Amino acid sequence: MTHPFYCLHTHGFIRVAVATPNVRVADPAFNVARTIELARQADHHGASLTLFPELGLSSYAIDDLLQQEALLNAVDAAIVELVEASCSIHTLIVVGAPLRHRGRLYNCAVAILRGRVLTVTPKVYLPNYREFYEQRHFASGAFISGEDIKVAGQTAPFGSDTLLEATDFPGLVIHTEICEDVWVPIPPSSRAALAGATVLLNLSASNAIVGKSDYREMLCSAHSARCLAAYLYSAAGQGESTTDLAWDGEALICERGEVLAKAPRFSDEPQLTLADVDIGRLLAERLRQGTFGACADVEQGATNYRRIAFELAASCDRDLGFLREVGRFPFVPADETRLAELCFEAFNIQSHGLEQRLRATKIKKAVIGVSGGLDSTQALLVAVTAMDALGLPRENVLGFTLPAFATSESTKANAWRLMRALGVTAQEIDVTAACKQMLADIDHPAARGEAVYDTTYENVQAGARTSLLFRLANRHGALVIGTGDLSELALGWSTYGVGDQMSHYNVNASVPKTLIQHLIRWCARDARFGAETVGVLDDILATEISPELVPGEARQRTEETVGPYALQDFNLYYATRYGFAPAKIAFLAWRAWRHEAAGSWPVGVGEEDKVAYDLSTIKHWLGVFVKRFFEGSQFKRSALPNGPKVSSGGSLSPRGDWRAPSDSVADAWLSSLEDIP
Ligand SMILES: Nc1ncnc2c1ncn2[C@@H]1O[C@H](COP(=O)(O)OP(=O)(O)OC[C@H]2O[C@@H]([n+]3cccc(C(=O)O)c3)[C@H](O)[C@@H]2O)[C@@H](O)[C@H]1O
Ligand SMILES: Nc1ncnc2c1ncn2[C@@H]1O[C@H](COP(=O)(O)OP(=O)(O)OP(=O)(O)O)[C@@H](O)[C@H]1O
Ligand SMILES: NC(=O)CC[C@H](N)C(=O)O
Repeated sequence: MTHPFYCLHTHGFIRVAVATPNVRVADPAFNVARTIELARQADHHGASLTLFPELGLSSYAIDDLLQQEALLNAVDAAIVELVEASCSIHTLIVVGAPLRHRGRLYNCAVAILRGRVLTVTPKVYLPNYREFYEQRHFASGAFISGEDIKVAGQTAPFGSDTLLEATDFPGLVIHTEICEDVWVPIPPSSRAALAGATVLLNLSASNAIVGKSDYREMLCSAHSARCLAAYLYSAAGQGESTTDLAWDGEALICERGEVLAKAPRFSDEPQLTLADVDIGRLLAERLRQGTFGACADVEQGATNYRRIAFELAASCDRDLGFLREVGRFPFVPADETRLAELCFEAFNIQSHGLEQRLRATKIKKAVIGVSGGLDSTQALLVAVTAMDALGLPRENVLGFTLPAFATSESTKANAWRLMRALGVTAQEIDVTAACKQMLADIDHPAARGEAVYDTTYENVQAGARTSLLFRLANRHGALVIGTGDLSELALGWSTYGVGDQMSHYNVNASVPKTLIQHLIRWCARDARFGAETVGVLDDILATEISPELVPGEARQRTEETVGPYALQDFNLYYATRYGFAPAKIAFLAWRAWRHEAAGSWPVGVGEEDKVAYDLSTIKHWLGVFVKRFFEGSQFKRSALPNGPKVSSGGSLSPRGDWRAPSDSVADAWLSSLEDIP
């Protein structure tokens, strides 16, 4: 028995399977044997539920054979066999079968769990166009509710009004529909989702024609997005009748607009497609997106569902692993093309935000403190772009390098090179004397030469710079462009008020540190900044992140204090975007970060940065994050300057995404950390 922390179920995930067996036409005995084989395999892989295709027991394309008594009796016998076999299988099995009821034939989904038939769901929308003739054989389940059906010697709820609800897994509510049901404007699963279904199943028999697979994928994934649900789709494959059609065995597992897994199409082998669905994330989304509930209110009463309870009994007595890719950088896609698209969008959002602010204020100049570090570099690139777009000279960007006690020659040199290469107005004002004066005025020991490099000492420098930048802005009729990034805002890593927390407009406020370096790299490839800029941008990217506030031999390393930005951005994303508890965030971080060689890294991440983090390191820095974010720094965010929202995971504006009290305590989050071994 492993520690519950390592088990996917602990964190609200369930494993699901979509099976695509090889069938034989009109041969229920053969088909049920293949179904049982695949259900056992799914069970072996720890799947809690396994979905099979439409009419899988009889096979789909059998036309008038559906009216043959021998065939229908053989289907009934196959279900008896399946129910018996299910007694030694854990997974919930959902299979397709033609079933007789009150003298009519229905195209059904039969849900079977450990010897019990839980529900039988009839198909609602029977296609009767082009290659489909279902109305010739089947009655629609549209108006069937509240009924029971006899199957395999049991009486089971029958109708399009049932939901399966797990008693022992919060939020796991399952709805079933059949193929064409999802092709109509209002699929039955839409209302089921509004009634609480989080896992929507579709048993399908969808013949292959060119281009159809893309359409199916779009349908299933968009439906899962709109319903804030998981959508599982299993289409008939190998062995179906090819009288006039061909079959590709498409299998899809989608979750909230993403395809988590899909089977190879046109396979000769039976396929089992597995994925771990995040029920917790779906619940979190529904909680957040109030319009989902509002839509449920509007549609209420449309269907009065019978909720059939079942016990999932999902156990973790063996290590099930985790079948879900978790990216290391939630703000930075590993895929090169997507990353380039994201950089294009993010950079344009930043520069258009500033452009509009300059246009609206009729202010034509911008003031920036240029340190030679990442954030001010990015802000400078954005400012130059905004000036270009407004048709104003780049000289209207007033860059100031403001050295003090610990400014290194190399960063200062980079600041100068950058400003020159970009053609902005560059100046240097040494703030050492002003800082010394203030330290003396406030009777700080450092003024007497003592090596006391405390927060006051640091903030005196940040304050001197900010004070100067604001007065320069007054003098030149300019806006002070803020540089502080999203990660710093989350960690409270800035000097409040008279410090780098304040500006007139902050272009970086919604850009996390892990993204800024990619944005700079992306800009380095853009010809508009000139060839000379490329070299200096490369040097800036290679410089270790430091506030350069404390003098001495050893360079101050920001990440030694606040933690690796890679981990803190990970924590920030899952804490704010989904509101996950620290234990779940740590589980995901551990899955993402524990092996440096596993998974893919975004292009541009240096070899020396391709590191792994073990669980105790992850837990330690998550503790730092929780303390800093939930307890120590909201007052800084509550007084944030304006700045454009950039990504879905990221704005901490008190007027937008993140409204929080400045007086909160972090104990609830800290106690969740205790669930981490
Ligand atoms: N809830 C609350 N509501 C209102 N005010 C509150 C407060 N909690 C503390 N305060 C006040 O705020 C003060 C603390 O805030 P603050 O003055 O900002 O100071 P503080 O957060 O203590 O220090 C700023 C830190 O950020 C680092 N920094 C500064 C600048 C740039 C960078 C960088 O690398 O980019 C890093 C710097 O090295 C230092 O460690 C407290 O002393 C207290 O007076
Ligand atoms: N030597 C400097 N000259 C000019 N401006 C500076 C200097 N040092 C800091 N600043 C200004 O203060 C901001 C905060 O600087 P700091 O070096 O503390 O950390 P940072 O947030 O990592 O920023 P950066 O990556 O731009 O250095 C900078 O973005 C810059 O605008
Ligand atoms: N079995 C079905 O309901 C098939 C109909 C569906 N529109 C398809 O083309 O795949």
